[in-house]
Amino acid sequence: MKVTIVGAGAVGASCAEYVAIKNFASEVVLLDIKEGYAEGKAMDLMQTATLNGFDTKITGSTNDYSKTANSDIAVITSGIPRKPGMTREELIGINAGIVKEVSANLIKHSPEVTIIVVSNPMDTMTYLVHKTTGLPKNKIIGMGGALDSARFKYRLSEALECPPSDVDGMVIGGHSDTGMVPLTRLATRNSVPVTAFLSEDRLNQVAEDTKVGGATLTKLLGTSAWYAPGAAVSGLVQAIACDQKKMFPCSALLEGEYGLNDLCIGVPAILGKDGLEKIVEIQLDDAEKAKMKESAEGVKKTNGLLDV
Ligand SMILES: NC(=O)C1=CN([C@@H]2O[C@H](COP(=O)(O)OP(=O)(O)OC[C@H]3O[C@@H](n4cnc5c(N)ncnc54)[C@H](O)[C@@H]3O)[C@@H](O)[C@H]2O)C=CC1
Ligand SMILES: O=C([O-])CC(=O)C(=O)O
Repeated sequence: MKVTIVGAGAVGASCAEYVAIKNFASEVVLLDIKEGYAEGKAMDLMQTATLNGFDTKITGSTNDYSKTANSDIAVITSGIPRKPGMTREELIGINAGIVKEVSANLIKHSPEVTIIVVSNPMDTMTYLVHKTTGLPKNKIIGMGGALDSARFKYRLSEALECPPSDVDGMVIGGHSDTGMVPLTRLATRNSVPVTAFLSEDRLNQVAEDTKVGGATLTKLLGTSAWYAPGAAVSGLVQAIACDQKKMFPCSALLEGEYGLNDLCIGVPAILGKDGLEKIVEIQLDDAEKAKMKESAEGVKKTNGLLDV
């Protein structure tokens, strides 16, 4: 199983580290445009192999896509991150060109590849890859919801004063400060709805804190987060590589599902060897449907800025 990660920056390297530590891939190729950078990150990570007990071979490449040939899965984390005070949407001007070029280069050397898009604004970048590559729709997946759901569970565990492992929950919708739809109604602590433990006000606070999860970290760090993003991407990579049939909210191209068309947005999906194998349509209540519709309008507005 060969995994390529384009962009050896904070998120790309974190993803490579988690993939390696989970020890399911034979090979990880890190590629970056900055001379020597991916090679350096790969060497540093390889020097953790005996410490962390993995056999995955990690190599680096400065923009040489022949090194990525015959990748099964490719992750796109190349592009600029936001700075405090910015929205993800403001990154479109620079990142659209990068994502378009990177995905074309990947496919030239790995025509069967499944691409996981991470670069922001992620839903729009995922849509761009659909519009410009001609890959089948199951082979293009945007990562946002897995991360947002992890943050939701963290915020719920804080409110419940319990370990995160007691909590289950999911965030669908757009991966943006205003577009996320945390499904508080369906979240549980050990099968008991969290609504049994938390007031409506507290749950609203959890939802709001979840939606600005990325912005909160960007303000603290001066750039956007990488540990949880890297871990979330590695979860998607593993689900596909190991044919796990796990359900993650992913940015998927919708053709009528959830009453939406011609956009990529976060919905629950089953991931396995064929990539995004199935979109799961869950029953939303009227308020959730309205939030999803509003979120989709926001994503479409950003898509409108693309030159496709
Ligand atoms: N979807 C999500 O949930 C998340 C998305 N992100 C996004 O991921 C992207 C990467 O974030 P970081 O790793 O923090 O940024 P970073 O700046 O640490 O790394 C980005 C890397 O991309 C490289 N790069 C730029 N143009 C390239 C090209 N044409 N080919 C190959 N490499 C190229 C840069 O040299 C740099 O090393 C950002 O757009 C960020 O907003 C970050 C966190 C979560
Ligand atoms: O907040 C950002 O810009 C990066 C990102 O998508 C996240 O951490 O959720």
